[in-house]
Amino acid sequence: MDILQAKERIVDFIRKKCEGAGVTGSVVGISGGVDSALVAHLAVEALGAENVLGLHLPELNVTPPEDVLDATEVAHGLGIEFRTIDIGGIVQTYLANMPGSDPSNKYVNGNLKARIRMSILYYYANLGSRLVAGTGNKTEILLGYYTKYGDGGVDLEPIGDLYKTEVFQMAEITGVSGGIIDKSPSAALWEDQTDENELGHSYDTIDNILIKMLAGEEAGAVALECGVPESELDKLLQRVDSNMHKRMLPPVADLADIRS
Ligand SMILES: Nc1ncnc2c1ncn2[C@@H]1O[C@H](COP(=O)(O)OP(=O)(O)OC[C@H]2O[C@@H]([n+]3cccc(C(=O)O)c3)[C@H](O)[C@@H]2O)[C@@H](O)[C@H]1O
Ligand SMILES: Nc1ncnc2c1ncn2[C@@H]1O[C@H](COP(=O)(O)OP(=O)(O)OP(=O)(O)O)[C@@H](O)[C@H]1O
Ligand SMILES: [Mg+2]
Repeated sequence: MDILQAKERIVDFIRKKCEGAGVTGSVVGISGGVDSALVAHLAVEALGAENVLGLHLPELNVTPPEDVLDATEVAHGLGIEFRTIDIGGIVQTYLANMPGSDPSNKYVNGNLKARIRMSILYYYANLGSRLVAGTGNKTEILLGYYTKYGDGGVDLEPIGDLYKTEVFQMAEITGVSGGIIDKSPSAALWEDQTDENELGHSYDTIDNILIKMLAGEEAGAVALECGVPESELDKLLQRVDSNMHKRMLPPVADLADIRS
């Protein structure tokens, strides 16, 4: 992959999608991680700093303090309009008003937080006639490693065809700070969560596996080449399969044959 050429293609994509939708602006959730930092940079190149709104949506006591600093630095470095909104009170209000909710279930509450963030991004998209720029990369999209209608609920996915390892490469040539590039990728939905712990492998290994499998290589050979047991490779492929529903529109019950 020629990363420079890919970058030009993505910048052009963002500009054209906004033009096509008749809007000048975009809103990006800036977490302090590398995916959103890269998308914010690319959106500024495409639309101009004055047309990008960055929202940092931390949850007090869960979001690492360095993420708040990093997100703020991204926005200030780019000179974009920026707001920080603590979602802690909103999460608590949801839990307090949902009978049977379980404040100790980090998985369910993590997905709720991702969907709260999505609804805030859309609030500001509606308010200012902007598109919500997603930050999903090809690795996450293939694995379904995102919350359906949470961080997956967006208007466009500029870096959706870049593997995570390519995201790092593009971030380096785009001016994303080294501190952000060097951090362990994390959804930060609960304390000490990291992507690589949850997925069970490094992104280097995962991308290597996905690239070889998509190229049609045989599973046994891929497992050997990537140094993982075949059972682990099966688990990753199982993720790809079982999350297929996230990559499609909801199925519609077909009534065509009974309509007169
Ligand atoms: N076959 C099927 N057809 C249609 N819909 C189906 C379905 N199977 C499940 N579903 C629906 O999907 C739901 C499960 O999907 P979902 O709610 O997304 O939840 P799920 O995929 O179980 O969890 C999200 C995963 O993404 C990770 N994540 C989330 C957010 C951000 C990041 C990050 O990297 O920043 C990572 C998170 O840590 C967790 O591992 C089910 O409750 C059900 O409603
Ligand atoms: N605290 C937050 N404030 C604003 N947006 C957030 C926050 N947490 C998550 N998001 C949104 O959800 C997206 C998905 O998170 P994800 O962790 O995959 O990406 P990232 O944080 O940008 O990069 P990394 O994978 O390196 O942590 C983010 O890119 C961002 O758009
Ligand atoms: Mg993150």
